[in-house]
Amino acid sequence: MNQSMNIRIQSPSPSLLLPPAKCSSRWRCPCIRVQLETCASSNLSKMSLISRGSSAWCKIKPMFSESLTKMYSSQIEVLVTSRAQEVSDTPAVGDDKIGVLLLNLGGPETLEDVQPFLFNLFADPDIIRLPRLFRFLQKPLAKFISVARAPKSKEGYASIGGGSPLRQITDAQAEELRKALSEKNVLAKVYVGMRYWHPFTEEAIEQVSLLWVV
Ligand SMILES: C=CC1=C(C)c2cc3[nH]c(cc4nc(cc5[nH]c(cc1n2)c(C)c5CCC(=O)O)C(CCC(=O)O)=C4C)c(C)c3C=C
Ligand SMILES: [Fe+2]
Repeated sequence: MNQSMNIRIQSPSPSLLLPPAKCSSRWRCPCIRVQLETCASSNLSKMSLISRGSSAWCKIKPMFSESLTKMYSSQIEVLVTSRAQEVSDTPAVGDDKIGVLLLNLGGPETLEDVQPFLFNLFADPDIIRLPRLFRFLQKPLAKFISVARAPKSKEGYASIGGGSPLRQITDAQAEELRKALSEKNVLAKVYVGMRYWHPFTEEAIEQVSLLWVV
């Protein structure tokens, strides 16, 4: 079932936070069903959550496509490194709602997560690319490798405390970013989305979209 929802991300000073948009551009992520639009006229960035319920996780290249990376990194960079500019006492964003999404890959949090995590990893054609003719083998192969490798991987994770530290580290980064923004009078909510394990990018996008639900 398709769900359609429009989220408008508006920067406090659009010319500051968004890259100069020479012409309207549109970028669509095939996996998380997100569409980002920049409009030259209004300098607004629009993000649309086009549908939900996808089980196939996205290709890393489109996920970090040049346009998206530029769009997000320039927003974050300018906010965090705006030392050269005068920092005003008044909230920089007024009533606007700002959501920042940090993307990472994810890792198994418990030993039970190891095999399904490995399945997600190897089911991604950006990790194991089969010739087109053999694409139908992607999931069976992922299942086979993940089951075969899981015992050895579990030993490794057991030796570092029973799971990957990636989520904790990324959550800590998110909190530090939120604080850094808040010190600059930018009240933003910072979310974390992972490609291969919880919280999946799609879940995070749904969380971000709740910011706009009144
Ligand atoms: C042939 C095996 C593997 C290939 C190829 C591979 C490529 C690859 N992996 C990542 C990202 C991650 N891998 C992680 C864990 C992990 N990866 C493999 C194997 C291959 N990865 C295994 C067996 C494991 C489990 C741990 C282990 O047993 O060593 C993780 C999780 C890290 C964590 O913090 O837990 C990530 C992330 C990429 C991006 C990639 C190719 C581009
Ligand atoms: Fe790996």
